[in-house]
Amino acid sequence: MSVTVRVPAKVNVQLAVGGARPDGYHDLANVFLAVGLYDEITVTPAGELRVTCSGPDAAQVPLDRTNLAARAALTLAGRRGLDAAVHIHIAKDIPVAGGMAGGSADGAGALVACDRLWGTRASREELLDICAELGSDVPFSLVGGAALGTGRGERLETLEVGGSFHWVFAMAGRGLSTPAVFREFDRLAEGLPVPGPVASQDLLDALAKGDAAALAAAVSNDLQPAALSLFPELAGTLAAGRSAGALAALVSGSGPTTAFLASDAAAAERIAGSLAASGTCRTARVAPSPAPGATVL
Ligand SMILES: C[C@@](CO)(OP(=O)(O)O)[C@H](O)COP(=O)(O)OP(=O)(O)OC[C@H]1O[C@@H](n2ccc(N)nc2=O)[C@H](O)[C@@H]1O
Ligand SMILES: Nc1ncnc2c1ncn2[C@@H]1O[C@H](COP(=O)(O)OP(=O)(O)O)[C@@H](O)[C@H]1O
Repeated sequence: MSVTVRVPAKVNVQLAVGGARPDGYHDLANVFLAVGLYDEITVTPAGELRVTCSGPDAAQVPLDRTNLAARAALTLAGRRGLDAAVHIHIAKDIPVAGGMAGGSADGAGALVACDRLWGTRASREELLDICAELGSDVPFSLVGGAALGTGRGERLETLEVGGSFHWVFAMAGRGLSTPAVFREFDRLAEGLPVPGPVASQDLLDALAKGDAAALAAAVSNDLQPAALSLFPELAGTLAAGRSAGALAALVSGSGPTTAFLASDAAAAERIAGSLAASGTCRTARVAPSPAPGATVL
């Protein structure tokens, strides 16, 4: 018997970053939107814990116990006194180290899959608690849709979304490390006042109305200058998407994936074609939003 769970990627339509905290994290106002690019995680009983991965970026995924999917299985098994003897297979379509929470998706997916396989019937609260232990982005991968994340991004408040938004994502030729981007944010902010992070009301209203033009006017990412500082070529990708007709162009989370908001599905296809032909990215993919969270198939 196997259990397969499908989990979406995310884009941060607002990422407001406060000053560094004593624990090394940053307080955020993090407006997550789940998008229709998915990893699928399959768990099957096995003699011992084993992780395999397929997909174009599979070679960059660690297959040892540092893999977030393995950590999720070990954490749930540890809480229940079980042996985490499962084969976890990750069919990976979310770019690795791309700022789209692919590892977090795999952690949330493996947790839900093991809970179903082992019949542990953890409550939603316990699942969210384990997710927060695994990483700041993991709770959102579980819930999907749209949510405001506060604290280090793990405390979620569900947001209303009044329509579909059409996105194009340009994948870069290499990844960026999330801690390195936060460190660069701190370096760039040195000596300057860093205001407390606050969600934009205009942005929340645009999401609730399903108004793409209003959303485009309100998107922001405080990590973007840091990502561009570490990966200057991304400026060329952003410019290529804007000149192809994107309503908004921004770095997704800590990057280096860049995100482009389109007026409709046909415009998204055109922008993806222009970006792919521009030579400024590895590939370009379209994805609708919002997308559902971790779902057992
Ligand atoms: C930036 C964001 C935006 O959604 O996503 P990505 O771009 O990585 O996908 C997240 O905040 C990433 O969340 P996640 O990838 O789960 O990070 P974690 O494992 O919790 O933390 C990794 C490291 O990032 C830094 N970090 C993370 C979250 C936060 N609020 N403040 C931080 O300073 C810390 O250096 C931490 O040690
Ligand atoms: N299941 C996983 N899939 C991808 N990366 C993982 C996974 N588990 C751990 N990692 C590690 O997490 C790092 C960040 O990966 P990822 O979650 O894809 O990016 P991001 O944090 O930018 O959204 C990777 O470089 C890799 O070393």
